Amino acid sequence: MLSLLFIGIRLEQQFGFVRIGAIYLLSGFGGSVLSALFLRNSYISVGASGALFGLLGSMLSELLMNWTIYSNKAIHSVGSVALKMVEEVHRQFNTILGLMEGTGKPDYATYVKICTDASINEMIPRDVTEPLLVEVDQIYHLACPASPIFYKHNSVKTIKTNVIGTLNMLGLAKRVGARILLTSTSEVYGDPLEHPQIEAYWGNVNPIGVRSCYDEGKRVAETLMFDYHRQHGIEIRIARIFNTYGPRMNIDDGRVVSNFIAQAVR
Ligand SMILES: O=C(O)[C@H]1O[C@H](OP(=O)(O)OP(=O)(O)OC[C@H]2O[C@@H](n3ccc(=O)[nH]c3=O)[C@H](O)[C@@H]2O)[C@H](O)[C@@H](O)[C@@H]1O
Repeated sequence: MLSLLFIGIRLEQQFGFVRIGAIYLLSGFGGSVLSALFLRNSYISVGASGALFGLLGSMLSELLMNWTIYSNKAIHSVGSVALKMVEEVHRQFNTILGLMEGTGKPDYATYVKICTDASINEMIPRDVTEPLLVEVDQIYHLACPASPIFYKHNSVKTIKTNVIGTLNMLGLAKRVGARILLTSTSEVYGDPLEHPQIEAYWGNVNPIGVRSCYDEGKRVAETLMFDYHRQHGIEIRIARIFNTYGPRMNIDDGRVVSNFIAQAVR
């Protein structure tokens, strides 16, 4: 019963109630028919093990289908910790006298720290347009250059980040049941005809202009967020960020406030 609960919830989040329900009923029915065929004498067999094995089979096939993603991630994290360990051993042999002869004492605490740091917090450099399999409680989808100079530089990549990237992050949120935040933009209002813009204003956006990869990309991203919320019950947050500026910002960022400041100081 417990395994059914754990496996069932996980598969249902990923593939939906209808598909998993159908697999459950079909494999339960198939299992019962097969066991009836092979039962000798006139025993009566009761149980849902056929249905449970059907779910286990689906889980196994999902693992096999996504094998490269699972194995790449595992190999990547194990590999990077192993490399850090080797480097630390190398460093200690070079800096602690008498280690080779057994008179010096190794710094065990650093080895332990490398292992615990890696298991607590591992940074995984990834492209958001590729599927990502991790276990998380919250997702902050901040990917996408926000400055016109940078988002226009590779406009196709910008729209991919907003559309495919947001789909992937919502798929991840759906699978693990995480809450997701999307950083959107004041540019969803385009060239607004209302000032100031309130949240209920729908905007005035050019769908084919040079800024559209960003404006329309973020609009699709917002649509996806609401569709996943309505259809899959994902808990969502959207922040429409207006012009921000602050320390360590690139002087050639290209956004209005920093442009004014840069022109004043130059
Ligand atoms: O086309 C459809 O008919 C279906 O499309 C989506 O379902 P699906 O394509 O199975 O994908 P999701 O589970 O919503 O995930 C979206 C994306 O997120 C990615 N993903 C999923 C899970 C995960 O852990 N990580 C991750 O990157 C997947 O690769 C996928 O491309 C919708 O969720 C369904 O409602 C819809 O019926």
